[in-house]
Parts: sequence; structure tokens; C-alpha cells
Amino acid sequence: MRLGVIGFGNMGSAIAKGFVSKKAMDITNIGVFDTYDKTRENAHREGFSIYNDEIELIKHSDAVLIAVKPIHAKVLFEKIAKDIEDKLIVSIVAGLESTTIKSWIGCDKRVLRIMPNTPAIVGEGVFALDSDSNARDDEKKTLESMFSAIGLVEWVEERLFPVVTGLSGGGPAYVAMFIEALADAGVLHGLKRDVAIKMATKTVLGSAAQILETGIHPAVLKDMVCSPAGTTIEGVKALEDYSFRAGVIEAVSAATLKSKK
Ligand SMILES: NC(=O)C1=CN([C@@H]2O[C@H](COP(=O)(O)OP(=O)(O)OC[C@H]3O[C@@H](n4cnc5c(N)ncnc54)[C@H](OP(=O)(O)O)[C@@H]3O)[C@@H](O)[C@H]2O)C=CC1
Ligand SMILES: O=C(O)[C@@H]1CCC=N1
Repeated sequence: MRLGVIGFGNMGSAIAKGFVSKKAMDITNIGVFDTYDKTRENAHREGFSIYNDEIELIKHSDAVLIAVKPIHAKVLFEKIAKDIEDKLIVSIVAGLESTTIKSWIGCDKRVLRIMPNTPAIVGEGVFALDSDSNARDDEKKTLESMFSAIGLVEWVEERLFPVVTGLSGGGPAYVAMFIEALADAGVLHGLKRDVAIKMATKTVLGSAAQILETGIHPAVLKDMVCSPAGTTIEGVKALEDYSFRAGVIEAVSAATLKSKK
């Protein structure tokens, strides 16, 4: 499959670079168009095929990944509508429903929505693929296999895309904030910044790996760490006092609501 990427910012480039580094795609099969000259130059230097407009890119692609900000989507879709022909549109635009996209490009077009996240760049992404999509079976199979090479793939009904956007789509931001806060606490009590960041990051990575690899429930892992009258339960009590879990649930809910809007 030749993939054309329109919008080579944080997310479009993370996916394309992930595909290349995990050998899910040959770099020669990935074309890029971005309105920002510097971005196109950087992509060219990295070895991607660069196009100077959307239409040329689409001509040389089997599937087109739309990775521009939601605010730029309508103008872009209306501009490319007549040139899409039988190409598959893969949209990662948050909050933009397939029916809206089809109202701009034609209801006969094939659209597959995907909600990715940034760890795609290191092959550790999470990707919700729309199980209601009208993409062909062979296209679904190919994309599932490509995205599986750079992370976890889950087929999810489109009605659940808002919550996926709030949970895994935005999740790296919340996790990064948690890591930063852990490190700040380490620095507060005397650790060097670089050491504190490394220890905080590996603690998050290791705990996640333990949950994934052993299948242990997160609550059981928490209980294993809390010795009776020990140190950790004091920390857990402080997190409860500061409504840590309610705060996280509220964060995902707020993002979900915004995605629906
Ligand atoms: N960032 C994330 O973690 C995630 C993002 N998404 C979705 O991915 C999409 C992209 O987000 P993100 O990568 O963060 O955004 P960025 O702003 O980093 O990247 C978008 C890029 O597209 C360029 N662009 C704007 N209009 C056009 C156009 N008409 N044709 C070609 N290029 C254009 C922008 O240029 P310029 O800057 O000059 O406007 C920019 O370089 C969004 O819709 C977002 O909802 C989904 C999941 C996670
Ligand atoms: O914040 C956003 O709107 C995008 C969608 C999910 C992650 N980033």
C-alpha cells in the first residue's frame, strides 16, 4: 500500500516514522504533503517522498492519511474531494465523524477513522480503528497489520471514538504530567533532575509492563506495594485526599465531552 500523509506534524509524522522504524512500510511508499515549507524540507531530509500539493500526493497514493488539525479539515476535504476517486481516506482528526467527512467528499467514498496516540513513533502506540468503516476488507486487513507493527490495535464502534480520544488519544499528556510530577517530588527531596526523570519514567514503564505481562489487576498491584502501616499506604492516602483518581476520571471525561462537541 502506498500511503500519502497530509499534515506531517506531531501525529502524522509519528505514525509515518513509526512505520519506517518498525519496518511496517518502506519509506519509498510513504508520500508527504504539509503546508509548512520547513516541515516538508525536514521530511525530505529524512527520506520521505515530498509532494508540493495534495492532488499530486493523492494521485501517487492508495490510501491518504488526513493528519491536519480539526480546524483545517473542512477546507482540506472540500479541496481534495474531486481528486479522491477510489482512494481510501484514513482520518485521525479528533471529533470529526465519518458522516461529516462524507458530506464534504461524497457518501460513496471509503473512509476509515483511526484514533492514534504519539507513542506510535516508538512502536508503542494505541490505535482505535472504526469497526463501522466502509473500507474494503483487504484495506482493513492491511491497515490492521501495519498499525499492529507500531502498537495495540482495537476495532471500536465509531460511537465510542469520543472516549477513546479522551483516554488513549490524549493519555500520553496525562502520563507525561504524572511522570513530571513524580520527578518534581524527587527533586524537591534532593534527587538530581535527570536521575529523578529517569527513575519516574522507568517506574511508569515497569508498572505498565508488569500489568500487561502478568495480567495482574491494577488494584492488586497497588495492594502488593502497600505494606501494612508502611510507607506507600501513606502516599496512597495522600493521593486519595487530593482526589487523584477522581481527577483522572474527570480529565478523560472532559476530553471525551470536548471530542463529542
Ligand atoms: N497530537 C496528538 O497527540 C494527536 C493528534 N490527533 C489528531 O491528529 C491531527 C493532527 O494533530 P497534530 O499532529 O498534533 O497537529 P500538528 O499541528 O502538529 O500537525 C498538523 C500539520 O498539518 C499542517 N497543515 C495544516 N493544514 C494543512 C493542509 N491543508 N495540508 C497539509 N498540511 C496542513 C500544519 O501546518 P501549520 O502548522 O503551518 O498549520 C502542521 O504541520 C489532529 O486532527 C488531531 O486531532 C489524534 C490523536 C493524537
Ligand atoms: O488534543 C487533541 O485534540 C488531540 C486529540 C487526541 C490527542 N490530541
